[in-house]
Amino acid sequence: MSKIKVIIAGFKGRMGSTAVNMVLEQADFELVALLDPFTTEAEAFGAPVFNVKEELKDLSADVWIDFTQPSVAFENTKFAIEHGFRPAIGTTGFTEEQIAELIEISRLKNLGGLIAPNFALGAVLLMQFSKSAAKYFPDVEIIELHHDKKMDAPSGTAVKTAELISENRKSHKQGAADELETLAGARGADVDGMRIHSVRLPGLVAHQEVIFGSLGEGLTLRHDSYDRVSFMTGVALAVREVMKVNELKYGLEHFLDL
Ligand SMILES: NC(=O)C1=CN([C@@H]2O[C@H](COP(=O)(O)OP(=O)(O)OC[C@H]3O[C@@H](n4cnc5c(N)ncnc54)[C@H](OP(=O)(O)O)[C@@H]3O)[C@@H](O)[C@H]2O)C=CC1
Ligand SMILES: O=C(O)C1=N[C@H](C(=O)O)C[C@H](O)C1
Repeated sequence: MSKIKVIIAGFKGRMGSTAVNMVLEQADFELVALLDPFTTEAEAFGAPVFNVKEELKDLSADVWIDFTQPSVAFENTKFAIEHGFRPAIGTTGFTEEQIAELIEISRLKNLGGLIAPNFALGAVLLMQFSKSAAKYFPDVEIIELHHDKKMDAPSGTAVKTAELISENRKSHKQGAADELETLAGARGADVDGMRIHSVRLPGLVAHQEVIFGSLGEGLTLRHDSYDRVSFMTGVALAVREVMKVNELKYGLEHFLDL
């Protein structure tokens, strides 16, 4: 059986470097190219290094893993699809409109792919459990906690969690009707009346609590990524699964039996 040929964009970053190790460990994957804007080496980990995505256009490869930054992820994903590389995108910060546009392009190209705001299986379960709980606990706040180098807020996971909760929760204002915020931002971001709070501190990796409150009871769901290897089971699964579908999916749950 031929190996799945993988490109990694952002290979020098915290996630990209962890993904390089994961790809090298899989017997059925082959690392065929690496992308980083400032690297001067021609080769790393046995694969050629490129500085701009356009240099990859004629490469023979199957999957484009992307852990770069929000400002470039949309153009990278579009480029990957247009050149026949199935995207497995971990980079966050996409707007709803961008995701819809990318799905449309993937359908036109008949090419599978995935944008997953979180590849940790526990985080995907947390999101699904939160969606279920919202049927009975419509008052909810999300607290996401990350390392202090994170560029986007709220996290992609918190946005996706809110989207899934919204499927089972009617939009409504939470808290006192005459609530007064005496310090701007104290109540966090407002998504259909539910609140998202973003914590950034050194020492953290990636964590999220979803807190539900009801009459005389509360329910707290929490997931912790203590190490970036926590995301790699999901990335490996995604690389294999994007080979079997014909359009871009949003969320790793599409490839799990939940
Ligand atoms: N889906 C998931 O499960 C997870 C997603 N993430 C997301 O992944 C992304 C990356 O996170 P993290 O690894 O911590 O960030 P880092 O800043 O550590 O890594 C990003 C890397 O991308 C490089 N880069 C920037 N622009 C380009 C470009 N145009 N082409 C190729 N490489 C580029 C950066 O280079 P330089 O520093 O030189 O600019 C840097 O090395 C974030 O959006 C984060 O939210 C993170 C963890 C899990
Ligand atoms: O930047 C990170 O670190 C992470 N980003 C993703 C997000 O924005 O949700 C996934 C995970 O939370 C780690």
